[in-house]
Amino acid sequence: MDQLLITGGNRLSGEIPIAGAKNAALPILCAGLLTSDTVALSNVPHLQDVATMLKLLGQMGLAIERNGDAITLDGAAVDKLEAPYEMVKTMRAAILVLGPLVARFGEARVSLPGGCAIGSRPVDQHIKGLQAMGAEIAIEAGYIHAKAKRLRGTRIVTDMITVTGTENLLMAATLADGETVLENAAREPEVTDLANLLVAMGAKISGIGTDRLVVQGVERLHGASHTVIADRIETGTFLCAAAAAGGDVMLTNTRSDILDVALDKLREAGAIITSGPDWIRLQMAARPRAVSFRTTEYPGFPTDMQAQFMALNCIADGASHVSETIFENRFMHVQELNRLGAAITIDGHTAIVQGVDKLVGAPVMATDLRASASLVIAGLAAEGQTLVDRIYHLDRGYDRMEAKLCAVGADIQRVKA
Ligand SMILES: CC(=O)N[C@H]1[C@@H](OP(=O)(O)OP(=O)(O)OC[C@H]2O[C@@H](n3ccc(=O)[nH]c3=O)[C@H](O)[C@@H]2O)O[C@H](CO)[C@@H](O)[C@@H]1O
Ligand SMILES: C=C(OP(=O)(O)O)C(=O)O
Repeated sequence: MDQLLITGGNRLSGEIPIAGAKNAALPILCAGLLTSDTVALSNVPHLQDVATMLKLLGQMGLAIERNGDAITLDGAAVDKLEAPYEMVKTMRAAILVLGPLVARFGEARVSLPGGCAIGSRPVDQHIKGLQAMGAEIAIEAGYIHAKAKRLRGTRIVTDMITVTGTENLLMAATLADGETVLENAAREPEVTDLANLLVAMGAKISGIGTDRLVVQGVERLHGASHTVIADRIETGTFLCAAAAAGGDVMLTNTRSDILDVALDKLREAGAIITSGPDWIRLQMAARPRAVSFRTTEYPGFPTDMQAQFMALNCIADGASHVSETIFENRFMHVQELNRLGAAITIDGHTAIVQGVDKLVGAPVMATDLRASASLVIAGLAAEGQTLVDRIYHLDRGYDRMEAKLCAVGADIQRVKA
């Protein structure tokens, strides 16, 4: 099993190219199931989750051609309408095949994802929405069986804002009979990116970017070309790394307008941030100041950046309060950060971080994707060596993170356990 051996203390300086967004690429790949034509994608990141999704879609009969960051999908021969447990357990986003399969083929058999390290993460809203559209759904032996001759448009109000729930129902609604209104829809940029591809495929969607999506179902969707949006979480992660380690980095092929709150927090922490249409530069010369925040849905502070900012707060001047409102158990990194000398206590959904003068390297274990990223950031700022175990979590969502960091001066080696 791969591990990362980080020797801390180096400042970061130079350019880091940002990849396409994992959380946009995954639903967008599933949209390939909605048509028998060709969907041509560019800026698709090289991630373990993307490889898992391509394997699953390939098993279903989707023809896939990959050439670097470009992927072409052809849905003419899709005939296996199933996502088995072996796939879904390694990548929850596999649930995103449910909506497209029922909408185009009238049937799907998808394993229930179950819980994961950050929370119980049910998919009841995906099911509730499809049922409201007329699908008959049975849960048997851990699988969701969904059937519908043709989905029909209706008004759906989800109990809470759900990102993949909105994406699943949006994809389903494109081929439904009549009008579907999705109230309380997620406004994440990745939902917007998916919606833009669907429109390019012939879907009729209004309200894109708002919490009320209105879809007029069409008989069929056609092929289209699309470039996946930049990964705002990868962007934010590297900005936190440079803010924690100190330095001057230029992130390219990214956008600042989808990361406003996180950029404001970095400024509050003392970073100088400038940006252009496709780049963000961060300069950090002093010890960071502690910043408090509360995670919320977009455009609020992203839960997927909580752990990385927590790492920054560990070495900051002052104390901070970090409240997690999206997932009930997203503090698994706290005990590991404390192993490096951080002073964090947890009170319910809030972590109280007392900044310390320095962290000292130690062996630590990654528990989920962003927890892994926070341990890398802490390791870069720590004195001595930090060995991060179980980095398969990291590889799910970052494309060669250690290579990108080494290119700007970090000392990180990928080693075998
Ligand atoms: C592949 C992808 O895009 N993953 C992102 C997506 O996950 P994901 O789409 O799984 O997260 P959701 O937005 O659905 O979850 C938000 C909250 O709603 C709850 N919930 C959700 C659906 C449901 O049917 N029932 C229910 O109770 C969840 O348990 C959670 O507490 O959004 C999360 C919140 O921004 C991000 O952290 C993930 O990186
Ligand atoms: C929680 C995340 O992803 P997923 O929903 O795929 O588990 C994430 O990207 O931080």
